[in-house]
Amino acid sequence: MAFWSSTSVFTSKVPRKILFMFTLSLSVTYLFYSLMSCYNSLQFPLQENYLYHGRLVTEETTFVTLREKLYSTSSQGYFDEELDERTATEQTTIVSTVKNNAGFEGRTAEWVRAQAAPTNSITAMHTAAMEREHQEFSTTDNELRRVVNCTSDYGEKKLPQAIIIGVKKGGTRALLEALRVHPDVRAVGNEPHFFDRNYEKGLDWYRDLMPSTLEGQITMEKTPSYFVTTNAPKRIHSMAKDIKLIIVVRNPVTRAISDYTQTLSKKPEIPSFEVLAFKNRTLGLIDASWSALRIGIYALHLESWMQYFPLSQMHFVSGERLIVDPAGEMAKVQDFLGLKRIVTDKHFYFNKTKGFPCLKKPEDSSAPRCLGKSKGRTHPKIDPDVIRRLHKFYKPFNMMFYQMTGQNFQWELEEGADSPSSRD
Ligand SMILES: Nc1ncnc2c1ncn2[C@@H]1O[C@H](COP(=O)(O)OS(=O)(=O)O)[C@@H](OP(=O)(O)O)[C@H]1O
Repeated sequence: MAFWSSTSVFTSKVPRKILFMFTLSLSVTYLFYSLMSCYNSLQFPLQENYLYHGRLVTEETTFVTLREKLYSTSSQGYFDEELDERTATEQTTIVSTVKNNAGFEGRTAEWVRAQAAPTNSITAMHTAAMEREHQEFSTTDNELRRVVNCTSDYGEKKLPQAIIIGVKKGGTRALLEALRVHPDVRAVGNEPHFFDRNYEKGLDWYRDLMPSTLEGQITMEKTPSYFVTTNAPKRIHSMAKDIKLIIVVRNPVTRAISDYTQTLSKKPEIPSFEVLAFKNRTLGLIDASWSALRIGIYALHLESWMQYFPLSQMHFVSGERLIVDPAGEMAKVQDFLGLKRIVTDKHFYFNKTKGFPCLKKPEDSSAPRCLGKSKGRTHPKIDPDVIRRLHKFYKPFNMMFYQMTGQNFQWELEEGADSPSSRD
């Protein structure tokens, strides 16, 4: 009663107009907060519903945005470049490859066989270093699952229809990241190493690593060590005869130095490139059994693939052109994969600090991004005489490779030039 009576005293004393304004402002404030809380509680479910039902939306732009959102979480860890840096466990030996290559340049093969003779202590030391590196940078099941678990459940997991099989240090990461910008490409970020290290785990394990795809999307992966793995062609063929294979190749001399630079960054105590490259430097005997050099004998490795796959199922990307003209190389790759040419020069810009082309808008981000610091490393300066000898060593193999692929990569023109390998 007292309250009501005091209220009536209050109302009688305060002008009606002010009271009205006061009540109105209170109502407006109340209305505003009600709407805000309602909006906040609706906002998340609205987006969820939108994403969920989004597949029915036909507008191209909306669908692309939607797909980006759907998969935006699936790429965590992709740029953890350290996970990608692992040494190939090439099971190939030159001798066994040469044995299988009945018709292939007997003379040069013999020569390589002679080069690939017994290991000396340096090679053994190097092998041990490589082995350690292998262990440190192997993708563990947990790492792979961490990436895959982030993958959305939309669509269906499929075995890859296209694989980037090589070559190590060729530019495989740059290619995969550019391809992943394409809305019809979905790729696993880490290297699964299924056909070389994890084959016994079975195809279901492999499929489970893949991201889910919607109809019309291509599933891809990249593991550069497949190119030099003896069993890989047969194993991949038994999985899918019609698979498309992409090989990024680079001047084998520069590739070898890049490979060495990577090992050196982990194991600064390893001998110099010049020491590892020779069995006997005075005699000029090159150690072709050193994996950094062996990987670059592309013609020998390609032979094994050609026993299982026609050339029409293989596409060779020039690692050099991928740097100077990424859009040009991407156009050819998209054609090969039967994709619309969506990744074009609009997607790249040249980053002066990095010294490489970078993506304006990578798959999992709207911000421009370059590859990590382990891509595009500064190479140590190598004795020009050693570089010259290596060019000479690779020349016949390169010629053979050009013949086999029907493409001239013009690595001989780089001979004597100030190749990127000598930048410092
Ligand atoms: N856009 C862009 N950004 C950075 N780096 C680029 C790019 N395009 C090609 N490259 C070259 O890729 C080389 C690394 O090759 P890979 O990705 O195949 O290496 S790995 O085998 O996966 O470790 C890497 O070799 P290094 O320069 O020796 O580090 C680069 O020369």
